[in-house]
Amino acid sequence: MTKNELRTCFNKARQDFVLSLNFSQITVAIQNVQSRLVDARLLSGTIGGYAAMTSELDPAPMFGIFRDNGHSIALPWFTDRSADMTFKMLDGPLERGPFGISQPSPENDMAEPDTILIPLVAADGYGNRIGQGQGHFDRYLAKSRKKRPIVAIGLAWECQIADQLPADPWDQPLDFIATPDRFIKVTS
Ligand SMILES: Nc1nc2c(c(=O)[nH]1)N(C=O)[C@@H](CNc1ccc(C(=O)N[C@@H](CCC(=O)O)C(=O)O)cc1)CN2
Ligand SMILES: Nc1ncnc2c1ncn2[C@@H]1O[C@H](COP(=O)(O)OP(=O)(O)OP(=O)(O)O)[C@@H](O)[C@H]1O
Repeated sequence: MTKNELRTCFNKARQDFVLSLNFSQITVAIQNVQSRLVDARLLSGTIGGYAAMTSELDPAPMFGIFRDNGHSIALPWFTDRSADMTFKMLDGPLERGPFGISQPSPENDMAEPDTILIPLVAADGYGNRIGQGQGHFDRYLAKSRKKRPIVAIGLAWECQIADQLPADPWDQPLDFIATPDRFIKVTS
């Protein structure tokens, strides 16, 4: 299957799975991912999160605990649809961004996260990832990994983990994947 076919397939699986859960099942699943992330002791400095859309695993309920543990939180930020993805500190109200996803206000400080929690459509045990197909995280990781160490952790429902996905030369691997059921250190 091509990446596009896989994207369609895994998007549907994720949607169907999340629609089958009730509110408390979703809450417990997110708490499990949070515990796995904290127990792994990999979170450091500023944590790059994301404002979940559709049936993505939502990291927002974890932000309070991360802050209690001394971390700052940043979110992806875009000036427009053709701009590179950057991060700004999460502080105060969010605005609607160019992709319809909430983002910090333009006045907020830029951020350079040390740990990035990455949304995904599908991922495998080798750290390959399929996302929205615009390469935002691939380009961001390629550029920032040249300047500083970054721990990239994909957040996923278990049904998003594939045996093996195709990888393109520009794909930037995840270092770890956290699901409600397990914490995966990728095989490099
Ligand atoms: N929650 C979240 N935030 C994220 C991403 C993501 O995958 N999820 N991104 C990952 O790179 C970046 C934004 N990139 C995006 C690129 C394309 C589309 C997009 O094509 N959206 C469709 C609707 C998709 C849907 O409903 O499933 C659209 O606008 O028509 C969205 C985000 C940064 N922030
Ligand atoms: N470092 C890079 N420099 C230039 N273009 C890039 C780079 N990384 C990715 N791209 C481009 O971005 C697109 C990424 O497509 P791909 O299907 O791999 O995205 P994805 O990983 O699913 O998406 P995303 O990271 O937005 O969630 C490709 O068209 C590719 O050419």
